[in-house]
Amino acid sequence: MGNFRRVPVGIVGASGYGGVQLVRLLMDHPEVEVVYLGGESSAGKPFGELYPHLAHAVNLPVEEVDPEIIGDRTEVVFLSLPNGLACEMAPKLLEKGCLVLDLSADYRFTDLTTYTNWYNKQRTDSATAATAVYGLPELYRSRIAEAQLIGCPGCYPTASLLALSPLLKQGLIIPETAIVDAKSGTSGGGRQGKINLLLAEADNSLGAYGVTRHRHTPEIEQICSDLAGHEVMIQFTPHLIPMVRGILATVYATLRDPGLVRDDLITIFRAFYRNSPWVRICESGEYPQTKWACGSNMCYIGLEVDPRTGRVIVMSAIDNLIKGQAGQAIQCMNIMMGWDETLGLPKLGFYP
Ligand SMILES: NC(=O)C1=CN([C@@H]2O[C@H](COP(=O)(O)OP(=O)(O)OC[C@H]3O[C@@H](n4cnc5c(N)ncnc54)[C@H](OP(=O)(O)O)[C@@H]3O)[C@@H](O)[C@H]2O)C=CC1
Ligand SMILES: CC(=O)N[C@@H](CCC(=O)OP(=O)(O)O)C(=O)O
Repeated sequence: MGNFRRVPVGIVGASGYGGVQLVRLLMDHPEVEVVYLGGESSAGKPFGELYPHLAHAVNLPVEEVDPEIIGDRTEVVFLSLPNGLACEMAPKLLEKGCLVLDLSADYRFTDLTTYTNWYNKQRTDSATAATAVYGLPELYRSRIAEAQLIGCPGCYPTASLLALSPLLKQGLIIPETAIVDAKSGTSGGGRQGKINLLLAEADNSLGAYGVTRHRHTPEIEQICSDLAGHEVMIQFTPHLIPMVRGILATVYATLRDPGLVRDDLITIFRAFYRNSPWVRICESGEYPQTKWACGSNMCYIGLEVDPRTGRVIVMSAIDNLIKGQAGQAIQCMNIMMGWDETLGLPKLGFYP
């Protein structure tokens, strides 16, 4: 007793959806102390004014963002900002010795030309970007443990890749036949108002968007190519669904061996994720629902084989704001710090 010291952490973009999840979860994390919250339009306000239900637990102001000051006060920094801002701040924070977890797309790509083509931003930090590790612990746990900079995955890629990885890694499917059909709640679009996310627009409606050109396509393809050992193209179609939280990704692909049955694949998926506490494989024929995952860091996976078409169908459900964003970043921090991967993360969803 007496020597225990909590690690000082900062959250930049604390007023946004990802930021408030980080605040909520990190306030209860046994090893860290939240010492800095940053924002832009909210700077200067007490955090409890933005989120009154948290005022009794969070007695911090939102401050202006100055990497020099953040670097002096913290050891771990979460950047939960719109795309294109983290790459301006991370090099300075890393220089100051911080561990940096970026929730945007800035450090997800090994090839910055791909980033520039899809995100329309030129980069001057290629040396820094080359040190970043893709923060999907179920695939890159040992590399995350050694990293100083993490590019946390997007929400759709998290759900999609957890469904596809065992199939690609074991060579069970013809990669080019893979189709990802995914649905997201409106919180996936963030808190900074967009007309299509208003209740009056999104309610009673279900539609696809970004068909053939959503920016998560190259991210999913990058990791699929890594797993398959060659360049892979994936068909990805996202949909906006009238609910607030959650993503369901349904993946279809042709099996190389049409003799495989569902139980074979369940055994393979269970073995693949045997050391992954945040993935649960449904065993007795249930198909996962987003409400099972909402509020937790869990990804639920169910699967089926269609003997008529020779296709496997994998369903993957997550909470986009937790396993798809803030929870995954905390899971990565736990690994980087050598702590138990489950520390401070919710195992059980809100519902019912
Ligand atoms: N929502 C989701 O499901 C997921 C989102 N992501 C990614 O995570 C990141 C954050 O997303 P999300 O939480 O939804 O976003 P929000 O729109 O909800 O929040 C954005 C935050 O960024 C802050 N901000 C914006 N511009 C600046 C600036 N120039 N300087 C400092 N702070 C700034 C805002 O501060 P203020 O309010 O003070 O202006 C706000 O706190 C994004 O890159 C997103 O793509 C990743 C996975 C899932
Ligand atoms: C419903 C909705 O709008 N979803 C967002 C998901 C974006 C996201 O969170 O991903 P990044 O981290 O890569 O920005 C979208 O499709 O753009």
